[in-house]
Amino acid sequence: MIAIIGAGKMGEALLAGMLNTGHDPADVLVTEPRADHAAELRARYAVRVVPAAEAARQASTLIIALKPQDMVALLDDLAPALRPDCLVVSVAAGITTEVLEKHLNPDTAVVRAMPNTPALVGLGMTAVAGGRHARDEHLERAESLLSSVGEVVRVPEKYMDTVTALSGSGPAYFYFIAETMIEAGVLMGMPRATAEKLVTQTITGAAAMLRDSGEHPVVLREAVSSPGGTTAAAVRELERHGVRTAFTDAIEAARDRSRQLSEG
Ligand SMILES: NC(=O)C1=CN([C@@H]2O[C@H](COP(=O)(O)OP(=O)(O)OC[C@H]3O[C@@H](n4cnc5c(N)ncnc54)[C@H](OP(=O)(O)O)[C@@H]3O)[C@@H](O)[C@H]2O)C=CC1
Ligand SMILES: O=C(O)[C@@H]1CCC=N1
Repeated sequence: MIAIIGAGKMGEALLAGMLNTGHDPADVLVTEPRADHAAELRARYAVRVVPAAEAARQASTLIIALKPQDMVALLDDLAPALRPDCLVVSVAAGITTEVLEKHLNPDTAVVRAMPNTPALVGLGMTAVAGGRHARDEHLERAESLLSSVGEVVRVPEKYMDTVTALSGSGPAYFYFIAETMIEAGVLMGMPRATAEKLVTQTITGAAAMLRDSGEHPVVLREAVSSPGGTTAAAVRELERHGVRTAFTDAIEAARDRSRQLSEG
């Protein structure tokens, strides 16, 4: 039995992605304290919504998707009810396996995972790192579960804050670019629906080429930049405004915020 505690944006994306890719709703328990959202989850996914202690008693794999700030209180509550063989998978940004282990029973196998919301459409990217008691079989169980909603990589835990900054928060950066490009089209007088269509398909096509061509992004960008043309003029403006530095600083800020979250 798999249980998901916290069906907010990320927990629900994982739930929906897992069910879309063939998990049986009868094998999934969800914990959601808000009655209206619990009713929505039952209606939308045909899953059982149960209290956290009940989920802990039944689950062999427990996925926790609460805000980092709420994690410690929940772990303290859950620990007495957990099955001894339960694997705990936390997707909370910044919360280290050391903190997870400290608030669970001695010897509990924990895996720290950082997924992203494209899990909802089966195109997620998740990195996982095991705690002190996570054996290969535990990491494989977590990887197998999360690979149902996209790609999974195993990384040393020291990279998890950078993972969070790159792929965890990453979808938001692309939505930010999309939003900015759409507004630019509207500013220039284009109907909003046309601008949305052009930008959405361009991002989708560019992403597919980056994934499928095996080429470095610089090579792909050079192929778009005709000599003396429009793209070179645009990229010069991006460089003049320090967009590269802004992105690097933004990603560093996300990494640093992830580190801070483990400090409570
Ligand atoms: N959003 C993202 O793209 C990603 C998020 N994450 C991580 O996922 C976690 C959740 O983030 P996100 O989904 O964005 O946040 P949300 O606020 O959308 O989700 C948190 C959920 O937890 C529920 N909750 C709070 N307390 C309890 C409890 N005691 N028992 C059960 N459920 C509870 C909340 O319910 P209610 O609303 O009723 O309070 C809410 O549905 C965070 O730790 C974040 O770092 C990781 C990767 C990507
Ligand atoms: O913004 C956040 O803190 C979470 C973690 C990664 C994506 N969303």
